[in-house]
Amino acid sequence: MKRIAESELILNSRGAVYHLDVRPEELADTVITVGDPDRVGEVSKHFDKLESSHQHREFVTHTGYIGQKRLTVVSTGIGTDNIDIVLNELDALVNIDFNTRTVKDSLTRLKIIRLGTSGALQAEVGVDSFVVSSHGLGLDNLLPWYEFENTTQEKDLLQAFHKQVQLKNGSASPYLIAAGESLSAKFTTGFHKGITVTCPGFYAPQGRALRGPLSHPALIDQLTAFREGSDYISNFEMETAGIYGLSRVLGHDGLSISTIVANRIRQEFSKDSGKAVDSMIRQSLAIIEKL
Ligand SMILES: O=P(O)(O)O[C@H]1O[C@H](CO)[C@@H](O)[C@H]1O
Ligand SMILES: O=c1cc[nH]c(=O)[nH]1
Repeated sequence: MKRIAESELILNSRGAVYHLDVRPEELADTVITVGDPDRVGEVSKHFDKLESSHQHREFVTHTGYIGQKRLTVVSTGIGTDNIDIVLNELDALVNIDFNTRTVKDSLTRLKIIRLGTSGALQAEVGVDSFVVSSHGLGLDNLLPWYEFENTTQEKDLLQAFHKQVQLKNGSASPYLIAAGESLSAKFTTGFHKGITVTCPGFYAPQGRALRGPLSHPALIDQLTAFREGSDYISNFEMETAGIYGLSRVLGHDGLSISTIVANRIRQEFSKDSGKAVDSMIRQSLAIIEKL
């Protein structure tokens, strides 16, 4: 079995993985990811018992229990460049033996569930509502750096996207990955379900013009109008497609749930996003603790 060198899998002085500063025994098999480091405590305050707590840079990790269910919650910060770091390090924690630096014979399939915030692209997906992402559609550039397989359904949906949404050459190489079906089936009542577009920025890549002129002024209209059978684009944010993509590459089950804080069609922003996010956390934890 090939030994992974010190420069490739970097461990710190306490034997913890480089960016997360977490050791294998400090991670649960069910992992909740959030963007905002302050949201980690907002999730773990619902734990019955907190077992460990670590922070390095923007990566805060709490592991504990709700009843018998062991859970980890980790912050990713903003963007899919951070998702590359977090997903690879979570995977290394369960699937690489840190003593021998070799891939384990028996691999662990993590459940990775994002609890994020997002902007809606449909008038009827209102602020303070929740969206479960049926697919992550990446306009960022992470997944093309990995080898991955698409299903026929994913290929057809991506082809429809290319036909309906005109992106200028060189701006993006869109990719599309479906949610883990077994996880997504548990989140139905009280959740919209639609395609989530993951963008490489918050302003121009999400059609926001403050002072910088937009190279794609029709982006929001085209994303909102997209239809392929019953599939439509409900929202956009900055992490989901990376999580779905790397979960596919590494053999984990990924799911992304978002609280809608902005509705870009109605041009509205939540009046109390903290309360709405807390409600998403409570509703989601009630399901996650039974997984
Ligand atoms: O609230 P989080 O989980 O960070 O998610 C959203 O908020 C950030 C932008 O404000 C991006 O990370 C976006 O994906
Ligand atoms: O509009 C929004 C709101 C939250 N997060 C985003 O990425 N975009």
